[in-house]
Amino acid sequence: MSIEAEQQAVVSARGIRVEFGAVKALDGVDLTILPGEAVGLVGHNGAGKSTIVNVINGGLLPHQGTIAYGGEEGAGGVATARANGVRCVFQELSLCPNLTIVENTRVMHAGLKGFGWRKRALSLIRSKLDEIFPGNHIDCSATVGELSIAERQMVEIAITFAAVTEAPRLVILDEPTSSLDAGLAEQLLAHVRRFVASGGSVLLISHILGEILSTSSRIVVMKDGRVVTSRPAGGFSVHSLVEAMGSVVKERMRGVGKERQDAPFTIDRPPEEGSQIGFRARSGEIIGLAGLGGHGQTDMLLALFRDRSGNWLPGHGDAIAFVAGDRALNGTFPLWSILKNLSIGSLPHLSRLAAINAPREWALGADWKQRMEIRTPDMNNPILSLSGGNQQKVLFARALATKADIVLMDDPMRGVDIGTKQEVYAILRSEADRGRTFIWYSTEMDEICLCDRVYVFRDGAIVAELVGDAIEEKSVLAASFSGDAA
Ligand SMILES: Nc1ncnc2c1ncn2[C@@H]1O[C@H](COP(=O)(O)OP(=O)(O)OP(=O)(O)O)[C@@H](O)[C@H]1O
Repeated sequence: MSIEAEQQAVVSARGIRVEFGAVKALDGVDLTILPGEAVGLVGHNGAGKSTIVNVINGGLLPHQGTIAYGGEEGAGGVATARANGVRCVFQELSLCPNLTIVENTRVMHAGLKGFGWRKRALSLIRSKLDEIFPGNHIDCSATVGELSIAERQMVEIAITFAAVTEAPRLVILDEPTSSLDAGLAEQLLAHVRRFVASGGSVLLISHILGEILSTSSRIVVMKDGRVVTSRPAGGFSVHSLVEAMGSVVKERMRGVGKERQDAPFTIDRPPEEGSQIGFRARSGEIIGLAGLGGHGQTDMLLALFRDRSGNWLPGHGDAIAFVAGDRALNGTFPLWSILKNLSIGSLPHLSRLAAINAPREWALGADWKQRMEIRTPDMNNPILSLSGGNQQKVLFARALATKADIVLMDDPMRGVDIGTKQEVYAILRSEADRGRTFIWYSTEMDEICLCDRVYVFRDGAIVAELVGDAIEEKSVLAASFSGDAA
């Protein structure tokens, strides 16, 4: 890159090295972002994406290397980055749960002060939410803790794009659509394109390669703490991107879904009020819960999980595992090791006379570390030392390692890289073939299309049941919006 371009750059990171103990999280990374660029950043779980974001954002000082904003190397740190217009939407959302949306807006925008700040903060956040997500019904006087994970993500995005004193110049979005359904994700990406067209810059991190390809002008691929490729987005396809990330491109598993008519229904839940369709599942089936986000899918999973009296799940009261989607809220035990987070679901099978058999626990951890490719030098490390996607793999392993014959999954693939996802899909199918039933809420259409039976939700009720070959994107979308399967 020429010296003039470097001087114009919103940010330019050179030779960045960051180590966490024995782990080289960044091993000499160069990354420059120019005004009006939408840079897509992809890589496997643990490749170093969030770490380079933290360096650019000023939250982490590198052990080696330099960082310049607008061509000038400064002292670094969060204040310098912010003064240079760098803003970040974090993968682990960072709003204060006990404050209202308006108060959170004030926390992030120090310029909202003095008499009447609440009114100004309300008008700022209301108009930004409506600009980015037209038609949303978020109540800005609500406490953040009351919001769904999708609403929290929307609020954090709106706060980040809002301008009080100085406008953002570079917005970093670390997996911003991971909790948004397809409609909300498209609204956000359309906003990103408008922001970039008006001269702003965006660094977009996502494991959904379609949105990287449709939104980025340039794509940077990271692998094992290094940048391995940086090229204009037009030169990539999904296939070549996956290869650049070092994953094997697999055939899509579509087409394996079919009704297991040989097996009886093991779950049979009558229709809810306002719906004609009940919920049924045969043993060995993968059941998809589809529809726009927040339309009752998670409530259904929780109702099944709490059905300890066995009304709908006769004989399964104690044999249900749950994979949380909101890992920080109800998934990980943040003070525990990776191994303890994994083995907690299997303790009855690992212990005798109330003592845990340590070698068996260790073997369980080693097995799932290898099967899920959990990237860590030591399973005794704290769970929070793992990258976000690797934490999610541990939650998956926790459920699959149990003997539960029904596994409930609440959009659990958020943040998992494409190579691992393919491995997990194959594990799900082989476990289903051995008789396990999976009930899987997913916001990704590709995943819904892997299922054997799909229930589409709208306004809290099931509005369509699709089986086998009838499971197609257009039918799911038609039912999500109008209640009819096309
Ligand atoms: N606080 C920490 N302590 C120890 N190791 C860490 C810490 N933060 C990150 N790491 C390690 O640094 C490496 C890079 O992690 P990073 O979070 O940057 O990956 P990522 O590419 O963002 O992954 P993902 O797609 O899963 O979010 C990983 O091996 C991770 O385990």
